[in-house]
Formats: sequence, structure tokens, C-alpha cells
Amino acid sequence: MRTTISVIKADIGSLAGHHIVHPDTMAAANKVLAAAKEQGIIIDYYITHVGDDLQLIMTHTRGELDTKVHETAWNAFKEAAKVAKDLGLYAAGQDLLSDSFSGNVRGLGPGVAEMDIEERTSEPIAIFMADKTEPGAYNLPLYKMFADPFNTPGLVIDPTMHGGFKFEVLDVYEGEAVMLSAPQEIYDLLALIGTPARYVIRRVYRNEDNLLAAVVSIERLNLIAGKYVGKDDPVMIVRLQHGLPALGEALEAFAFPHLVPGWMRGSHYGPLMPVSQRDAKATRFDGPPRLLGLGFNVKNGKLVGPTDLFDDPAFDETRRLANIVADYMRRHGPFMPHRLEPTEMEYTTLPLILEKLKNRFKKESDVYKAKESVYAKEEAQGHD
Ligand SMILES: O=C(COP(=O)(O)O)[C@@H](O)[C@H](O)[C@H](O)COP(=O)(O)O
Ligand SMILES: [Mg+2]
Ligand SMILES: [Mg+2]
Ligand SMILES: [Mg+2]
Repeated sequence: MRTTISVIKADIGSLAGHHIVHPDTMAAANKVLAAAKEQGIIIDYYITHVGDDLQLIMTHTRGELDTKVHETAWNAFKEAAKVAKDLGLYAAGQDLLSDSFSGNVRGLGPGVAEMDIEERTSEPIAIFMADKTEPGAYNLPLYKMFADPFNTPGLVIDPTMHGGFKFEVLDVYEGEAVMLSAPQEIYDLLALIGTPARYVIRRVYRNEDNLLAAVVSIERLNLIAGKYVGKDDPVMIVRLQHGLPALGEALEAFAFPHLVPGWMRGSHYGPLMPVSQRDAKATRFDGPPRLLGLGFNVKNGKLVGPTDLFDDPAFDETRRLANIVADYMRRHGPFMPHRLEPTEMEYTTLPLILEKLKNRFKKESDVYKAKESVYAKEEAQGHD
């Protein structure tokens, strides 16, 4: 059976700051998705949240970028945003950047990860959802999952994986994508994806048969809006097992809490902390950036599950290290490399500050000239 998995997310407002989605807004979204299921637009759905981001996980047979499915998601967000407004929740409608829907939600604010797949006999998938970071945050774990045998022994051991995987990398500034194959081109691949603010892994395919293995939401909100309007808080779908990374290999890629951009005011590097659904809320310094993982099986379009993937003491040490790293980074205060580099601050306050101070900057040479003339005057007076 051909099934499309659509994960569409948006921040429609949250409780007590950019902290956590309110259950009443989830209920409003649920009504819209239940009606869409009733009408046969979608087969199944699951609604959840990570931090202040409302997540709609949907299955159907209508393919990617389908107008009806996207309209359903848009209406769900609109209804949820209305409730957020009524309750006086913070930043109600934050990610809904447009008033009108025009065919699909791309470019309107919500993040989208979709894959249209031929269901295998058993189709295990993991859905990863992050808050207070951006799409490039998945570059490192995706590389580990699909190209690093120290993380994924299946690349060496499983004959179906042995041919490697190819990565579609998008330059989010130029809007161009390039396909690079691992292991053959890993140095070129790393040269790009090591700059995750610009080069984002969008899709991963198995080399042997072009099977689609992973999809990331690549929207960068500030590039859409031209100013800082919250972080993108990306989602990712990964297919698992039987010639693909095992569930444990996919999760292992998150055992190291690597530094990602985001956190407070979208302007700081901090560790990506994998958490359970219970802890999927932004707290310390509006973070640290959090990652929720849910596991499902997809059967005839039905979502079987979920299981809460990081709700496990095996990730306690990752979280402990993340907290130590959070402390260490915080002690830098407003200094780089805790604070983001200027290019990434472009859409926040930095241009305004530079504009304000424009006339107070003096040319070094002018300062010297002024000093020299004072000195010359003093000298002249001294000789009198
Ligand atoms: O990055 C943040 C929110 O991102 P998000 O909504 O999760 O995309 C927060 O740290 C806010 O920037 C911070 O709380 C300040 O928010 P405002 O008071 O400017 O709304
Ligand atoms: Mg928010
Ligand atoms: Mg968020
Ligand atoms: Mg956001």
C-alpha cells in the first residue's frame, strides 16, 4: 500500500511564555483532524507537542503537498490559535505568518516533513520533534545514523545498507539542493553540513534502490519573515529496521547532546537534550533545546503506537551531560560562542543596534588625527 506520512507543526501560542502547548488548543486541533478523518481526507492522526510547538502527525494516500491535507492542518492551527487567543495564551498564532491559505502551508509559517512510501510488511518509523532550534540541528545525527559505522554498525554488517545512503542537502540561502553519496563523498558532504545554518539535510535515500529513508522539515522562519519570529523547531521522519538503521541506531545518534543554535531568543548555542513527552517543555533559559522522539508502526495507513522513545534511563547520562554543557555555555553570558555568530543574528536585534550606533563609530585614523593635534598643541604650549 502507498501511504503518505505528513508531519505538520506550528507554534500557535503557548502557556506562561514560549513554554508548553495548552491542552485546550490541542483539543481544538483534534476536532478538525477528527472531522478530516471522518471525511476520509486522512486515514489516521496523532496530535502531540514539544515545548510550544503543536505537532500534527497524519497519514493518508493523497501524496505530498496535498491541498486538502495541508488545508486540514492549516484549519487545525487556525482553530487552535483562536482558542489560544481566547485564553490569552502567549504569542497566539505565532507561526501563522499569513491570513490566507493558498494551496499548501509551505512558506506560510508551519514546518512540514512528508514522505510518500510503499509500506513494507512492517513499517516502523520514528518521528523526531525539536523545540528551540533549527533544521540543521538534525545534520549531525543524520550523518551518524546513515553514514557513520561507529554509530550504525548496520552500515558494515547489513548487506542492504552496505551500499550506503545519499543525502539531499539544501542551501537554504540560495534555495538550491545537491545530492551527495556516502561513503564515497563523505568529505564533501561534511564540508557542507558542518555549516548547519546554511546547508541542511532535507532527505536521505538508500543508495541500493533509492528508498526514501528520512525527511526533515527545512523551513527557516526568519528567512521567510525577514526578521526573527521564533525558531523553526524542526521535525523529522525516519524509517527504521530491515535494511535501514535499527531503532537503536537511530536513537544512538542522539546519545551525544551536540550543540545546536536556538535556545534563548533563538540566539544561543546549547545542547540538544532528548527528553520524554513529560519533559517536552522549555524551561531553563527557554530550553535547553529539547528533542522528543515517538515511535510508530504504520499499517495500511493506520498509526500503531506511539512509544515515547527517550523515556528511558539509558538517556539519563545524555541529559546529565546536556545539563553540564548548559551550565558551561551559560557562563559565557552574551559572549560568543554561546551567543550566535553575527550572520545568524542578522534577523534579530544586531542590525538595529548597528543602525543606532552608526553615527557614534569614529574612523580609527580620525581618532589618531585628533590625538595628534592635541599632542602638537600641548607640545607647542610646552615650548612657550
Ligand atoms: O526563542 C524563543 C521562542 O522560540 P519559539 O517560539 O519556540 O520558536 C524564546 O526564547 C523567545 O525568543 C523569548 O522567550 C522572548 O520572547 P518574546 O518575549 O520576545 O516573545
Ligand atoms: Mg513560541
Ligand atoms: Mg517552539
Ligand atoms: Mg518556533
